[in-house]
Amino acid sequence: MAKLPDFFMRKMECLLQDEYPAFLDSYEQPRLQGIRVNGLKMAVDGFQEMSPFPLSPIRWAKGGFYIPETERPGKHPYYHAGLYYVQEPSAMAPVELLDVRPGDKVLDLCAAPGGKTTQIAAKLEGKGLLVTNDNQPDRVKALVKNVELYGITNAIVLNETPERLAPAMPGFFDKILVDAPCSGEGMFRKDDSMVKGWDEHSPRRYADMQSGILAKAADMLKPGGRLVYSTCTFSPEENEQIIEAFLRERPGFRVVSIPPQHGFAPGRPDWIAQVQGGRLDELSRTVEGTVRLWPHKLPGEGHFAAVLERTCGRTDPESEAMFTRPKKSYDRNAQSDSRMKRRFEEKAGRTDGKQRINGRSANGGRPEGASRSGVASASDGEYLFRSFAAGQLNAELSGNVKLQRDYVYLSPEEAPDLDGLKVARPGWFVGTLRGDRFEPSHALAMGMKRDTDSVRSIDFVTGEPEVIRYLKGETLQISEERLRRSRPDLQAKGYCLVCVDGYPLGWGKWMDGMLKNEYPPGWRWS
Ligand SMILES: C[S@@+](CC[C@H](N)C(=O)[O-])C[C@H]1O[C@@H](n2cnc3c(N)ncnc32)[C@H](O)[C@@H]1O
Repeated sequence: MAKLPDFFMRKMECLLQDEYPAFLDSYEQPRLQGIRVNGLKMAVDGFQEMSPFPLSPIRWAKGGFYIPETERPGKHPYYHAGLYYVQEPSAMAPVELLDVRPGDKVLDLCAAPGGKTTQIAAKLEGKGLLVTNDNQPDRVKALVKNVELYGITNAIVLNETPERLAPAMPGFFDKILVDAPCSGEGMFRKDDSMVKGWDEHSPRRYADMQSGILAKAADMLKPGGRLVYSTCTFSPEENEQIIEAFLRERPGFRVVSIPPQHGFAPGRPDWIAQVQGGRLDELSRTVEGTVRLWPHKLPGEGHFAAVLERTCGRTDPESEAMFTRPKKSYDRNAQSDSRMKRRFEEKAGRTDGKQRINGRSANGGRPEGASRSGVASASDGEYLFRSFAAGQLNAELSGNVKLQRDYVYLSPEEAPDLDGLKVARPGWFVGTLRGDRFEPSHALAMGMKRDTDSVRSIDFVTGEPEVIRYLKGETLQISEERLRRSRPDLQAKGYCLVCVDGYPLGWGKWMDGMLKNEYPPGWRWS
């Protein structure tokens, strides 16, 4: 481990006093490694039965487990199947405190690379909406990859600043996570680069950024909504002080006090006074209801979390205006979506208005005006996607079909107006139009379930050499008997969901005993 900065040690000694020796000792303890089971793909007990690693539960996180530090969870086919996310144990706490329910509209404002986004998505169970955002374009790429690997189908991925997002989505979300950029002191034991990047001015620098981000996040929360602000740092300037200053400016918010549990320690409003040289009043004392996760008090790294509730929304003129913003362009999109939906349903002989896709109903003829080569219009694109879905999927898919250039997305029903925003994914990326063909995406495969959604699959078992060969991108020889088909009359040739122990890894195209590999080059096993 890199040497701890002297200034940091002196400051922690001054803050922690009697506890300081135990805190210092924790740096001699072994690092901890955690994984969290992806509830979108499987039940936690199902994973416990098939886990390749010894598991020991993390007290505060559903589906979270410690695994020995010697294990390499990123080097197992189950990782490529998105069955778990490798995550530092304390980092699993903020989302647990967010209390996400299926159907909620949730914003993860500082989301990359997406650990907490995958946790939120599992709690949504595919229902409601997840808007996940990061302001760094490079980090958004990693976020997109994780959204797709974990089979999240109801997310929109944005690359925006909170300043631009807040006026676009005022009072829109039930739950918001602000996992703020921070000086990272809580990760010093785990990550040397955090130590190297730190100096005594880091907390102050980050604090300015954090209060700006939190203020904008708050504007996007519904009355009665819940916001969790979290960091992985110890400095009071970035934690209690941010919350206290926020409460003073925004009387419509309160701290939801977190009861003592799992070895979490209360927030330290007395440290605000120490750092600022001021006195504690009633409001400052409510900051005691926030939590600190200390490496000398529980098995995990250092974290801070505050749960805030928006108690009122319409008492101040500023928020009154927010709640009456017209939604003109959203309605325009919705209208064009429903026009497209109707057109497809007419062609497919369906008039029940439901956005279901199933094999039998959607095999109508090519729509009049659809081009033979090159996709001329959004409705052609929708037709090609729906024809593919009708023939090659068993899935019931919901959402509005959106076309951006040749890319086809299913956008969640509750999607807000995204006009003018930098959008990395307006919804579930389901495939690409190639002339008059639809090519399914890897993200589509990862969001599917073998038994209910696929018409054709191949199931390998862990340890079979074909699994790694598939992940390396090789063409495989596969006999027709190994194909699972949902109907006996279904032809063998075609797209095939390639699975390990029943969980999708990606697509292959089977023909005459050969499986053409469709595993994306950028994702391959190396
Ligand atoms: C602590 S990390 C987030 C980790 C993430 N929540 C996870 O669980 O994987 C903070 C993130 O905030 C992003 N960030 C920094 N400034 C931001 C801003 N003004 N708006 C949005 N995101 C920002 C950084 O790029 C970084 O990815």
